[in-house]
Amino acid sequence: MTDSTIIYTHTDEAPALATYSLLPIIEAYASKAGVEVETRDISLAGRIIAAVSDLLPEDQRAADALAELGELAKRPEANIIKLPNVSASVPQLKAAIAELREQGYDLPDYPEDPQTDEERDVRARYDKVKGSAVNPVLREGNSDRRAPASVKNYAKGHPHSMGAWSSDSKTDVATMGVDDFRSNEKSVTLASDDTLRIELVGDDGSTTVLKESIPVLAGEIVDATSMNVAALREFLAAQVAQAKADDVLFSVHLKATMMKVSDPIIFGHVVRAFFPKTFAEHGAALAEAGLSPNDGLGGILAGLDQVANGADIKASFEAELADGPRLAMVDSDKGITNLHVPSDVIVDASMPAMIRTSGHMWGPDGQEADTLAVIPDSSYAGVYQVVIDDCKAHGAYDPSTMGSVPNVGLMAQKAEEYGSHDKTFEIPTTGTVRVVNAAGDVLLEHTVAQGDIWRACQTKDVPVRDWVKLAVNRARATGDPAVFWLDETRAHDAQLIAKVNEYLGEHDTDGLDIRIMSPVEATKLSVERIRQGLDTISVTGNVLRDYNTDLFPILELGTSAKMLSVVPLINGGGLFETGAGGSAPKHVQQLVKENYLRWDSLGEFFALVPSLEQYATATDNPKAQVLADALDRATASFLEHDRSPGRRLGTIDNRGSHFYLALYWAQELAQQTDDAELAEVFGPLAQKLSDAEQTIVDELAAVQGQPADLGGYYQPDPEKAAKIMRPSTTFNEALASF
Ligand SMILES: NC(=O)C1=CN([C@@H]2O[C@H](COP(=O)(O)OP(=O)(O)OC[C@H]3O[C@@H](n4cnc5c(N)ncnc54)[C@H](OP(=O)(O)O)[C@@H]3O)[C@@H](O)[C@H]2O)C=CC1
Ligand SMILES: O=C(O)CCC(=O)C(=O)O
Ligand SMILES: [Mg+2]
Repeated sequence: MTDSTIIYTHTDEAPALATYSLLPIIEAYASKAGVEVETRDISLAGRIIAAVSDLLPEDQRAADALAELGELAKRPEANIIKLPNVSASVPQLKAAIAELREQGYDLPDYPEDPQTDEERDVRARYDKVKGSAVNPVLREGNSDRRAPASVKNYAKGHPHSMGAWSSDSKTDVATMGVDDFRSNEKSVTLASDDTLRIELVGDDGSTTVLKESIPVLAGEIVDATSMNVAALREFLAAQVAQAKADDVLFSVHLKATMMKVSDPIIFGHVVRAFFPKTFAEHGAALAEAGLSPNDGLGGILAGLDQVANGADIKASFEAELADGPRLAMVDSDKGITNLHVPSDVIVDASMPAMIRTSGHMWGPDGQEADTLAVIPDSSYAGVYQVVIDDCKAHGAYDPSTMGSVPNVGLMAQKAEEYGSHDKTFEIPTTGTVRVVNAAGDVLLEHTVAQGDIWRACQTKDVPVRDWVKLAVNRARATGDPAVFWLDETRAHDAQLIAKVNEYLGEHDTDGLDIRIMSPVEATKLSVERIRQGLDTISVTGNVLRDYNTDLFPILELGTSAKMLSVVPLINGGGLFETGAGGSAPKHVQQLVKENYLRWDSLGEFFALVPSLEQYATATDNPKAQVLADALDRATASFLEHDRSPGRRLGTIDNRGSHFYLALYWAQELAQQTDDAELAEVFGPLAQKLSDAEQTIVDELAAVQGQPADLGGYYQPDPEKAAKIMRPSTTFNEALASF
């Protein structure tokens, strides 16, 4: 590997499968231009193995590729293509460990209730792999996510179907508004470098240090807040009753992956609230058996066989299911509910999918229905309520005319605590949590009760300054209004607004329309402009970056897969994310069932263009630039000819779409006149692929319809996966002989 090598990440689920087909094409083409591409395994399975590598036999060990890339991301030569990866919930982590053990890896079990030092060590290592453990490490820059013009135009010309909205829809969002993270937030900006400590002073006089030492820098914003669990429980019980009274589906939308400490706890409270009698009667037995509602109903039901009166408990769950409101379903055929797995329904993707489908989710009867979408914390729930109200008032959006809401998101250096959560605690005893500096001054404090969820959060100054610059640049490049989604009545946002105002002063903003509005007002403005076909840049903090880059693309383009998602790294170099969505587990199920992969790799294509451009500049290699330019034009042809995978058997899938990209890319390289050598090399390949088009498409289509055995879910057998993902002998031979 040289300094400039392009690193293509090997991740999980659908994008990992797509990589088996796409990467050989990229490698073959890149090699002709002297472009080096290497992979690094940052999949969940790979990270688990790396985390306990020293405990494994020699031949099973693996280096920590994520740590390596984390270091690389801080260097100006970084050129990383980052595909979506699983941010694992506890059930996923356990499943991945079990699978690896079955494959012969000598891994320790996930210690449920660690007792010895050894178990505590293993648990700590596994917990580091849990949740959003990859993105915050690599995201050493802020985020620029938008629909490329070609994609937006394609969507306008080929509008995806949108479920109609009616003004009498009963769909709504329910949120707390009081006693939650938003309303309890306190925030300070540090005047100088310092070291903070978090301590809990119990009403019984005890002092527990929750976090010993947090180094902070001058200009850093530190917040703390808490969720009052008694209020949460009351709220949840009321929503269950409300959904029943209104005869709508009950659904909860959290981010148990990214908010890996707080949200599984909240999820557990939702499960308890839906089954109050069962937990009152059998809660102790379930806890005794290690069956936690935080891991979802699915895990509890699966574990009841091992519980003494398991059959009674199961009957109790069933009775309350029948008695309560209809529960929204993840898979009604298989009986998987919204409460089965904490990572099945993730708010960023689940809310827009609901809004795209008439405000409906799937009910137990397999039919769509209105739903009460419960989003307990009120920080951002209002955004969805505005969109829902707008759809009720004006009907569904029209993808053929609607404007766009691109995003400039603050995320560098784990801004706003994205994914780290080493400062979130479930409070063990009633008292006061204090954030104290080195001099002993109390900077922030909250009165808390046992079971409350308290969290602190950091936002460094350098990322904020860079984010403001990025926003101004995007506003200048597009001429569109740029709106900072910040609420002056919220503690953290008020601190951020002061900085935004200060740093805007560093730029020429003459003639630009830059505003600061609360998330609710910003949403109102953005959707009003959307209906007029106008674009509005959303400049947001980290959580809204996540939410908005699914919400608007899913409404505008039908999916967030087609987004350009660039992270200009603060120290130079680039992280090129592929699309704005996740790893699409449903797509893997479809592949296993019928050997059809509907994953769209447009995000990968879009990421590769700027990555090659950066390589060209960094290595002074004009051939890499030719490759990039040709790929850019090939992607336009790809869209024009509608070569994205269809949803169903019989159309081309991910593999067919890769063939067409290879064809168009080779044709563009053959036709270009900037580099005669490349034109000569790619001419015959373009001819060969073009001549064999029908044969290759037929060979690819021939495998559809049969089950496919990947030899593993979290770690497929590489040979099996490659075979499944590259079933066209003609295409493989064309690439091999090239
Ligand atoms: N950057 C990252 O690393 C991210 C990782 N994740 C992780 O991804 C996993 C799944 O998350 P989930 O909330 O279900 O969100 P996903 O975005 O993975 O999936 C939701 C739906 O989006 C559609 N979709 C997403 N990407 C594509 C694509 N490239 N081509 C076609 N359709 C696509 C699919 O819709 P349809 O079924 O209609 O085809 C899919 O079912 C989780 O483990 C989560 O932690 C999530 C977000 C970002
Ligand atoms: O890191 C994660 O867990 C999810 C990331 C995500 O959803 C996003 O970046 O849009
Ligand atoms: Mg997201």
